[in-house]
Amino acid sequence: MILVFGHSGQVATELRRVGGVTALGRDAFDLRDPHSAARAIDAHDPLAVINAAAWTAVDAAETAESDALVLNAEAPGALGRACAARDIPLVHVSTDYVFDGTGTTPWHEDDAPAPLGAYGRTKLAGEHAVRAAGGPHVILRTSWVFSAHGSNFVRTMLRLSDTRDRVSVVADQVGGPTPAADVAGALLHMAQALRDGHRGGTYHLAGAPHVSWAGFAREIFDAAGRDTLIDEVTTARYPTPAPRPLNSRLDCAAIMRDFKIPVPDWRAGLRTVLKELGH
Ligand SMILES: NC(=O)C1=CN([C@@H]2O[C@H](COP(=O)(O)OP(=O)(O)OC[C@H]3O[C@@H](n4cnc5c(N)ncnc54)[C@H](OP(=O)(O)O)[C@@H]3O)[C@@H](O)[C@H]2O)C=CC1
Ligand SMILES: Cc1cn([C@H]2C[C@H](O)[C@@H](COP(=O)(O)OP(=O)(O)O[C@H]3O[C@@H](C)C(=O)[C@@H](O)[C@H]3O)O2)c(=O)[nH]c1=O
Repeated sequence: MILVFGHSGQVATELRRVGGVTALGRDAFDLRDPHSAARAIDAHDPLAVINAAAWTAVDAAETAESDALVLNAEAPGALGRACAARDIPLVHVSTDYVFDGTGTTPWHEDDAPAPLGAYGRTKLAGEHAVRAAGGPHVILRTSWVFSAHGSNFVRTMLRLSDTRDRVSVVADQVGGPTPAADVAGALLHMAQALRDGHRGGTYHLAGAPHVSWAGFAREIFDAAGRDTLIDEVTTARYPTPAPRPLNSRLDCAAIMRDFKIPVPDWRAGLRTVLKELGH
């Protein structure tokens, strides 16, 4: 059995759908309690652990960085040490927001991270903590995750289009929307590979083709049959508490090479999610 930290989040929900996992919600453990992870692992004696729990509120992290740090860095560190002490493989999820977004070429796993905001800083600290724990692990960086549940851009756009004729969306941030179901599939595959002796490491998985948030919104409205207009704006014209990277493209060659995990086409994933939402 694979033990999942997280239950109702986007990725945790898709992991539960695949099956073969025990997923723990915050009623069963508290990321803020450093002993909670070890207790849960000992209670379940899993073959591998997937950490799908995190602070994901990007703007709110700007004014609560120490709280986000506990969830995104200290907790994964404790989880990593608990797994390492028991020689249990850990698969942990990280983000494109560890990069500063300069340039236009996709980020390689070895490129130097330089987060722009608090969320990215805390997620990068989580990566360091998982590596420092010294156990068998994979860190999977993904981006722009969406699904039929939880908080994500697809659901936000559909909600806005319920009440508005037009929305302003940034057109100069470019990346890869990624269906949570594909993230879940990759996490499970990688957990099994670690069990089978794969040496692990840091990998990227993001949907293709690259698109801007405005382009993504266009596809969402087209696929959902909405005629909501999109005013394309620059990041400078759409101020948010947290700065976001302009270039969120992730190079996904390594995960294909080492795990045979293909890059998902997010447009197919979008159609599946919209169908699930009744569109
Ligand atoms: N969303 C995105 O666009 C992206 C996400 N990621 C990363 O992917 C991973 C999964 O993200 P996603 O599924 O979208 O996240 P969600 O925001 O959908 O879910 C967050 C999860 O964290 C859990 N959680 C939050 N606080 C606590 C706490 N105090 N104690 C225990 N559990 C807690 C929630 O628990 P509960 O189940 O009880 O509600 C929930 O399962 C995260 O590491 C995130 O950083 C990476 C790139 C993009
Ligand atoms: C709602 C909205 C957002 N935007 C912009 C703001 C931002 O630049 C971009 C995305 O906004 P959101 O707040 O929906 O998404 P955001 O929370 O930035 O999404 C991020 O979440 C974390 C967890 C990650 O790890 C990232 O990969 C990424 O998915 O779109 C608009 O231009 N118009 C709008 O109406």
